[in-house]
Amino acid sequence: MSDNNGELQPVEAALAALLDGVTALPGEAIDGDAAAGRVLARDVMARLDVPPFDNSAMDGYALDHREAGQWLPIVQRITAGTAAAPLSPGGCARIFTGGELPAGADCVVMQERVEVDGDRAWIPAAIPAGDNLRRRGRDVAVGDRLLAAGTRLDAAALGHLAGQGITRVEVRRRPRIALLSTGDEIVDPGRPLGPGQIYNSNRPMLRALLTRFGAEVVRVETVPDDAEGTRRVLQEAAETADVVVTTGGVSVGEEDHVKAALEALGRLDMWRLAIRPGKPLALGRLPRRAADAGEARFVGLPGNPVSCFVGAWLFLRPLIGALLACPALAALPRLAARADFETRTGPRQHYMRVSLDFTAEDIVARPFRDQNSGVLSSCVNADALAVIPPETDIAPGAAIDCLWLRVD
Ligand SMILES: Nc1nc2c(c(=O)[nH]1)N[C@H]1C(S)=C(S)[C@@H](COP(=O)(O)OP(=O)(O)OC[C@H]3O[C@@H](n4cnc5c(N)ncnc54)[C@H](O)[C@@H]3O)O[C@H]1N2
Ligand code: MOO
Repeated sequence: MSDNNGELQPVEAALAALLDGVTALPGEAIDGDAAAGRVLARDVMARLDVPPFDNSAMDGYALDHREAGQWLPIVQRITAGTAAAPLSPGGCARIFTGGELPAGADCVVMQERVEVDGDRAWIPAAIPAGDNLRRRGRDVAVGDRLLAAGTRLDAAALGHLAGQGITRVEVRRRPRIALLSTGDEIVDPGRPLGPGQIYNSNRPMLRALLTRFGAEVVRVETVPDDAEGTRRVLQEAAETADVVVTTGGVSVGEEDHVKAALEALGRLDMWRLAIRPGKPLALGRLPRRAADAGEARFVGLPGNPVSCFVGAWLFLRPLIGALLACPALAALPRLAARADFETRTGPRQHYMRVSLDFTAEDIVARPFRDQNSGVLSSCVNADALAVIPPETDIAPGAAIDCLWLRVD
């Protein structure tokens, strides 16, 4: 296949055009229980010390370390969840993990090191002050920034919120996506296939990716292969969606109506990128009908399933990241690997689907055997996209740059 058909735009310029002027979506208050995967709209400040009091890290005996090295009377028993009384001088307290350290004690000796005889305990000598304690505020102190705006709420962050007794959080509204499939040959799974038809594999794949990136698919539709129908569906989708995503119909065929519809209704910012797969990818904007209602962003993915997969990672994920003001979604983590293959690129930057072997010495990238943009097998369980710049020869063993796909 020839790429000799005019100037192709580099991926960086396309991404800059797509993100230009994107502002963060408004915040909304939701229950902490429902906040997994959502992105904080503002900083959360700590209102409690965690832990809220000095407590024991072990089951054992609490004492003043200066009293160590002798038999001490056991004068108190402190379980987790009860208040500790001040320690009588010269005594020690039986204490359990999480139990509040009594005033007058400054260390805990674990029970394995203590000999007990009735109501007294032998404490070994030379116990340092502070031993086996968890000091108040060690994890979080009142006034600390507990979690920063833009944090995606993972398991530990949800635990952190609950540790403060917080039940409501302000998160960004999820980006609303309209996912439109073009192509008369496309049939929804569950229906019989006619001659020349194929099932719609892009829709469930993209829906899963978009959900994983933190967006919400609010509309799915199959667009007929005609100019008028394409315009109507695109305009309707733009009224409710933040981002309108289409698949197929952006190339140069006579039945490819998406680009023309975009140009008629709004603005085409970029078309024809120096990437493989995904060359005919189209980026733009679709103004809403009402004068002050703003515009939806438009991402037209080529129909080939691998072009959709790669395009979603390269463009939809950062766009969603910008709408959520979430830095972790803005760029994929990169890692350096060693190619176990050879290849030569043309004018387009190649995004090869690879699995990665983490050996003791380095990371080895193994490409799926068939890198054609129609071969979706190449994406199943891909660990990374190996980025091979344009006009580059790669020999086995060469250092290559990979985009890591095993991210939230
Ligand atoms: N003369 C040229 N032909 C093509 C060029 C070119 O430069 N000159 N570019 C090729 C490249 S590269 C790509 S990528 C494709 C993209 O074309 P479209 O975006 O217009 O996509 P379609 O033609 O509608 O579909 C391409 C392919 O993908 C299948 N498809 C479409 N939708 C789905 C779906 N939802 N699920 C599964 N498969 C889907 C469709 O049946 C086609 O086989 O254009 C090349 N042609
Ligand atoms: O640009 Mo296309 O290589 O078939 O996705």
